[in-house]
Amino acid sequence: MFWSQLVASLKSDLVQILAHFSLRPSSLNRSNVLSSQMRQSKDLMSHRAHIRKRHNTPLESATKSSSTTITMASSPSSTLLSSRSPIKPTSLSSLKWKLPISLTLPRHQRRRGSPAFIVLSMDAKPTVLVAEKLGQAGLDLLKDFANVDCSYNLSPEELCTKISLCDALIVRSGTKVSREVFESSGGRLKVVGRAGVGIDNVDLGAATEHGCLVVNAPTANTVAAAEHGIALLTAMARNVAQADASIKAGKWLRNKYVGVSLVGKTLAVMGFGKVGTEVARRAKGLGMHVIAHDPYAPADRAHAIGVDLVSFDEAISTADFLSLHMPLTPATSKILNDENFAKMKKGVRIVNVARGGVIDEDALVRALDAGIVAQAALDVFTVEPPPKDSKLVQHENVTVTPHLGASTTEAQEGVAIEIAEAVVGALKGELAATAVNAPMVPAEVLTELKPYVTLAEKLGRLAVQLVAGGSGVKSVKVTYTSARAPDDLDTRLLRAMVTKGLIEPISSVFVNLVNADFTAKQRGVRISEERVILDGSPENPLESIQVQIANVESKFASAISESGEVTVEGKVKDGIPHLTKVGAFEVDVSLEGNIILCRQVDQPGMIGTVGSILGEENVNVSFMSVGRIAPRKQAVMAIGVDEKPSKAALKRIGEIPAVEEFVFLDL
Ligand SMILES: NC(=O)C1=CN([C@@H]2O[C@H](COP(=O)(O)OP(=O)(O)OC[C@H]3O[C@@H](n4cnc5c(N)ncnc54)[C@H](O)[C@@H]3O)[C@@H](O)[C@H]2O)C=CC1
Ligand SMILES: O=C(O)C(=O)COP(=O)(O)O
Repeated sequence: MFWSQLVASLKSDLVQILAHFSLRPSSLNRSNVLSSQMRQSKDLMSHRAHIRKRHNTPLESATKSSSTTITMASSPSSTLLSSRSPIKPTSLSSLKWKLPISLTLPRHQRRRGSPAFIVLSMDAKPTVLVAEKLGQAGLDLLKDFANVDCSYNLSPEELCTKISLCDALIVRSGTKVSREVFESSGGRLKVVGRAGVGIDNVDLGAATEHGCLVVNAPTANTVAAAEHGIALLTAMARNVAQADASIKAGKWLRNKYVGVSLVGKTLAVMGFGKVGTEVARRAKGLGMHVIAHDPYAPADRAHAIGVDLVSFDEAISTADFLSLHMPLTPATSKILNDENFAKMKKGVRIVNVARGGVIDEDALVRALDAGIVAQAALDVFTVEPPPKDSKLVQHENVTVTPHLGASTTEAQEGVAIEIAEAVVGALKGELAATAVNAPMVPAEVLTELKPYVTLAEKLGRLAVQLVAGGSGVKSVKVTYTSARAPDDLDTRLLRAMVTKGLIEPISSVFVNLVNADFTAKQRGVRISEERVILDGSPENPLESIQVQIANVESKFASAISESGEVTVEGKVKDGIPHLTKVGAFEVDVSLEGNIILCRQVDQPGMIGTVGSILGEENVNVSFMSVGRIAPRKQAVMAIGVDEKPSKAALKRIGEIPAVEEFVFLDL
């Protein structure tokens, strides 16, 4: 669609663009489709590699002139235009497009003679499928950025059909986002937003395997859920629902509906997280004695509001009231079962605004019939909606609401905004603060780590390219040298990027922060991490990153360190990642463009000899650095080149008598 629009409607714009950059096309062809992930990547060299890898089709040259080869690849919302000869970085603001096109020149193109790429992005928005009702404020936010398709009550089959046309999906608790959904998306689905807390309806394993980020809205409905818990607690204790129904049925049963008091009773809050804490606070206000059970909650947080954290058995055996606020996980599934009901005080009352699945519902019916449980008030059920003839729902001592915990006007507006912001951010490629299946990296940490993230990926790419074919990468060690305390340095993002660098050049998998660990594990690559703590100022997060691949042969023997691993090390200097060590050799070359590593006998004239071969081939050298063991002994020369030298040029370098080995590395 974009392609035909571009070529048909935008010919004059395109001509303007090309003329602006001194490119002279005669015709243009569609060459391939970019995925939206690729669109987000700034590294257009890897864009091209991805197109080739993922679609298994070489990019076609659209047109050739004596000086220029222009290639185009398009996606629904962007087109990549590349040229083998330099594009002059002139002011783009002077150009006026007829259609809403934005144009980006990658940063590295500002350097003289870089390979030329332009990304044309048309105002084609990503598509967000909103599968359950979402507050208007959230929809408005989404519409500013994306095409929003609100389709409620889709069957699983309809969802699977629609999903292949969507970049993001937003659900509440009523939609199962199963493995089939991810499989049906054909790789297009990048984000699932859960407009609420519980993510038990999303197959997180499948999301991770498909590199799809899952975000939730963890804070906006906390108070609503807590208030609903308290509403159920008080309504249950005073038989409000039953009494209401009886009056409406024409009865006046003042003796039947005598309730119980809350003041002075013990309430056990099971799950002392956000909702549990708010319930505890409110219950204290009602004069209840509140205890809590939560294996992961800090005792001081509980003490601060006058709550004692106790064991599971103590909680269930001493409570007059139990209020459930833990997530549904394999560990909490049916945690209230026959065995545990038997440990409870006779006449206990239970509130559940967590998830139906944390209670064995058949066991609860038995406990109600036996009088162990006097009453239950339930907002959530194992199957929602529960069957009409459910014994539990129909039980006269049970009060029910149809999963209303988060359903206040205020909470729904808040949740809608929270999830819309998270989804838009994720679609823009920002790291999400509420990611459920990827490391959460706060924005300020991310800004600080940015150049190290690039360094980590490039070191991974370099290291794997130094491995001789057939060696099989299985064991990788990443060493971070830093003056920061380990708690101050979150390396998950860096590890993910090393993994990306290691795996992408040798596979067709697209690796991102979400699926990096999974992908490494699946491919049998063990990545271990080590910290070396330096004395000194922790102003910079890291001094250096080293990547070592063990038990492999190298195609560049000098890359093997004394301890036998392929080793590369790098630093960030003035915000730019540098390669600083290869094997035992110190070098210093900025990690941009490509690198030739050359081992030679240290002697005068080497730099000039190699430099002139590259010059004759019109290959621009960006950086050169020589690391040597001792004068006139072996040395490793690292040469940064903007273009890939031809085979003939590389052969000529190899034939220089003093050169013992060399390798070309694509960054
Ligand atoms: N009915 C409704 O509409 C709503 C229901 N919820 C449910 O409430 C749950 C809690 O929500 P939040 O408090 O916001 O989540 P949260 O993550 O802040 O709190 C959950 C707490 O449960 C604890 N926990 C985990 N395993 C446990 C176990 N085995 N035993 C006891 N505690 C355990 C965790 O340590 C955590 O402190 C959600 O997972 C969701 O399922 C949340 C909002 C609305
Ligand atoms: O946030 C939660 O976990 C909830 O259970 C609320 O679910 P809902 O968004 O109302 O379907």
